[in-house]
Amino acid sequence: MSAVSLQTTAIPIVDFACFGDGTSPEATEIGKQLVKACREVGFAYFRNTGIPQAEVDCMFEWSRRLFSLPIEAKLLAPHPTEGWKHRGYSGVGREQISQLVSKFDPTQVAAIQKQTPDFKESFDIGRNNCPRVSNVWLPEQVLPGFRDAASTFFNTCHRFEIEKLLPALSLGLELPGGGEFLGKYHQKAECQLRLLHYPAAPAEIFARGEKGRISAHTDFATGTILFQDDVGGLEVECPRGSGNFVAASPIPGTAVFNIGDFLMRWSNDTLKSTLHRVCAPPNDGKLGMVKERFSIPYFISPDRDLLIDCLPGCWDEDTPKKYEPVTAGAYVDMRLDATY
Ligand SMILES: O=C(O)CCC(=O)C(=O)O
Ligand SMILES: [Fe+2]
Repeated sequence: MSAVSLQTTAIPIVDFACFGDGTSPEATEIGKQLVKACREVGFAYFRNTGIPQAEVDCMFEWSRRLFSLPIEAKLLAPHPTEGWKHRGYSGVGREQISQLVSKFDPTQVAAIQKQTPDFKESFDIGRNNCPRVSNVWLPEQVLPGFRDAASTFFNTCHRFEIEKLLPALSLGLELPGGGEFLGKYHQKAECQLRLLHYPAAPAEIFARGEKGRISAHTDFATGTILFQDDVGGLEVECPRGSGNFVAASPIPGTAVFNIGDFLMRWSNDTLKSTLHRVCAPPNDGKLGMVKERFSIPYFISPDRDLLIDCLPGCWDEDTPKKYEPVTAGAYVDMRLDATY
């Protein structure tokens, strides 16, 4: 494992303050900055998204309350056994995200899942009234108000995705239709909001490699917006392919964004899906215990049934299409089944 540099400057900051309704030259400029970050690093910090900080803080507070419940209460909303139905509560060690080198074949997945378990618990939420997969909620009296708060936060993230993020990416990539191109493929909010809790633990079990927080992986779909608390531990491979990881340290008032494998494929590998991992935060070892950490990723997925071919402008005679068209559903299911 290479040394981790503490610099955060390798990950650019994109400021959405002047994005407005996406029609101004400033909005196009923001899109260009975003696409540059996604081509070069695959990660960016976002500032001034318009997502109220109070709403983010409130969601962290709900997360804290949820994970403090006794395990019997949390298990009243169990994650279904099917790997692709990402809803409800998963206990420590249940999921193992792995970066699989070649194909997603079951033998390889099983072998990797036997390795160091990810030391975390999670609660997954999707849009309400989804005909394909329903939310798995706790009985309302166990944590009154949680459903409403989580559903509202899901909708807030989706609004930012549709009104700013996807228009900015579309503008930056100069896709046909101005800022509207990518949004048309994300109308159904097939996304996933995940509350994550990494419990406190003795530093030595991390040092001995018995446990990890999240091992190095890439995300599957279009991209991820991640809210993190102030503990730290998220690291991003930079430069890509170097094996060197830099800390994506918490910057107050920002969210971290990264491109997923599906958008990398869709863009003919123009935008980069970059390895990242969560380690024990720096400096904590001295105290004997690694602090608990909370984070909230919002995973953006395209509408499942649309056939997706290489994005316009990402291929030509000199740079042919590398991949066959595929539906987002088929691609994402294959990846989700491999992690659970
Ligand atoms: O908790 C974090 O900071 C990162 C989580 C992550 O990478 C994931 O859930 O895919
Ligand atoms: Fe991730």
